[in-house]
Amino acid sequence: MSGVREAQIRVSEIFGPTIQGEGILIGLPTVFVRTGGCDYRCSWCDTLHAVDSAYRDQWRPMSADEIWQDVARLSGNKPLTVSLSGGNPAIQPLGPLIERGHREGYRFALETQGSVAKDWFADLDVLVLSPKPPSSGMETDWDAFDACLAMAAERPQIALKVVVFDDRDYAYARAAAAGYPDLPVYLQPGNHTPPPPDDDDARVDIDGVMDRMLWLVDKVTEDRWFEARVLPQLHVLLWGNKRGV
Ligand SMILES: C[S@@+](CC[C@H](N)C(=O)[O-])C[C@H]1O[C@@H](n2cnc3c(N)ncnc32)[C@H](O)[C@@H]1O
Ligand SMILES: Nc1nc2[nH]cc(C(=O)O)c2c(=O)[nH]1
Ligand code: SF4
Ligand SMILES: [Mg+2]
Repeated sequence: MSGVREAQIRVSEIFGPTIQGEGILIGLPTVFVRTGGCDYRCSWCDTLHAVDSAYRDQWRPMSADEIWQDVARLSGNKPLTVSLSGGNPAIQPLGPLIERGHREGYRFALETQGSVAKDWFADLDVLVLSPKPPSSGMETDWDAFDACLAMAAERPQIALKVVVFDDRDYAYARAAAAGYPDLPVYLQPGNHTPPPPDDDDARVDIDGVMDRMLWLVDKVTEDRWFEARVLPQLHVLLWGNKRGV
């Protein structure tokens, strides 16, 4: 290492191995690195403990090297896919961590809403872009989203994942998918019972989420939207709103 101090990364939690519960990598064993802080504040965010600055005393500034030690220990030094999530991990300096892990044979997948583009997106193995539908209360900046795609260039595998709560969200997902016909699209039924940030054991209305999942399946089949993949949050089915799984 040179004497230059590496930029610190704000970390909310590091956990695993568990399985990736969502989208294109569903079912794949993974270690999560969840960063703290987000430029959005979705009405139904299920990870407010990594978003709300009231919880920033639980976030720890760590160097890429310190994070790497945790990932290596949790994975028993056996290479796997590391999932970078948050908060918005795109607002953190994650390039050196990705570089370090790649040297050891690990892969990296990033989940972001597509509001902030970074040049290190091109170093990822998988980029999951999850633009936020109307029910979130957020407005999508499609120029910023396009900048994320441009940064990723041809390198990582890219997927679109849209959370759907209602008909307006579904229409948004259809329009987003139509705008990016080359991206595989994943639809995820919204969890209307996300945990309050200090109660990660709060009950989930699984029946309600499953009803929304069935409604979504009906929508895509009735519309003959045969490119869409409809998937639940598998970790929520297995462990409810529990944190660190
Ligand atoms: C917590 S976010 C963190 C990464 C990034 N900020 C983002 O939103 O993509 C990870 C994923 O969880 C999804 N998500 C958050 N709250 C949810 C909820 N209540 N129901 C279903 N999915 C949710 C987000 O849309 C995103 O796809
Ligand atoms: N198992 C598991 N899968 C996930 N997929 C996305 C998650 C997230 O919170 O970003 C998540 C999570 O927290 N746990
Ligand atoms: S963008 Fe992601 S982390 Fe940020 S508030 Fe929305 S769902 Fe939560
Ligand atoms: Mg989550």
